[in-house]
Amino acid sequence: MDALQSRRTEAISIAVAVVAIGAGTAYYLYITRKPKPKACLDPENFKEFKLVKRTQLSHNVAKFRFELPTPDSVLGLPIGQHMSCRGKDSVGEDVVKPYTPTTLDSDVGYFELVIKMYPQGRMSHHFRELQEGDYLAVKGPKGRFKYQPNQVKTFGMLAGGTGITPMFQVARAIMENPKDKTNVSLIYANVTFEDILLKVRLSFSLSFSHHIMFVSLSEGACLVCTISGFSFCRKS
Ligand SMILES: Cc1cc2nc3c(=O)[nH]c(=O)nc-3n(C[C@H](O)[C@H](O)[C@H](O)COP(=O)(O)OP(=O)(O)OC[C@H]3O[C@@H](n4cnc5c(N)ncnc54)[C@H](O)[C@@H]3O)c2cc1C
Repeated sequence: MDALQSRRTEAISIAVAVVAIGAGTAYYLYITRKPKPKACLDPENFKEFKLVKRTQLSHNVAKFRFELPTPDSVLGLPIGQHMSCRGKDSVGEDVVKPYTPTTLDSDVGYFELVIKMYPQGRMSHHFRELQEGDYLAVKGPKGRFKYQPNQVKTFGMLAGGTGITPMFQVARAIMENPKDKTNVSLIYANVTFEDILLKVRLSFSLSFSHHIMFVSLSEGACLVCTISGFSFCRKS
């Protein structure tokens, strides 16, 4: 009788322990599992984002920071893709142009565009007029290419002027992912040294890792930037 009682007690103890461990595990998973932030972009419809900061980087280049709907929202733009921005030109007509943010989905609550404004440019006019507190209409993602980590061994990138922003987006994603072993080699052409967009961020992220950057200047010189530092050479 005692043996039967003791076996029953043992069985109940085991059942209680199993239930406790199961409940504990479920609770742990519940509190540690972060819900995936919702992407803000809509590929079918333009959505409005508020400009919260405008920083002039040179006489014709500015950085625009736009707020996302909540502080923990992400834009939801796959690496390698871009988006369409809509604005008004100098005669009030709608204009839509593609742009690539310099931020990634690791930048939560906002996204940034670095824009070069051309004197006669239609969308340039819109960005020139855009003030903090104004809204920009954006639609996306757009584009066929989607970057996957370790997709290739080495990326050979060739860019000129504002064409740097799609390269910067991919290069930044590679640098920020320790599991991504892709090498990056960038040749970036500009009219003058001052025209080089994102030069500080590019040189820091590319030169202090195993990646190499070459900046060529059409003024007759080029800047070669490697892990061992910078050096100038003559254009040949
Ligand atoms: C995938 C993609 C991503 C892009 N990302 C960015 C970005 O992040 N930042 C950015 O500033 N731009 C970017 N651009 C370029 C952008 O889409 C526009 O072409 C640019 O802003 C000029 O548009 P606009 O309407 O002001 O000029 P437009 O009205 O089209 O052009 C007016 C005149 O300005 C001059 N011009 C226009 N564009 C250029 C140019 N690129 N180089 C030299 N002269 C030019 C030409 O003389 C032209 O006749 C990107 C383009 C693509 C395809």
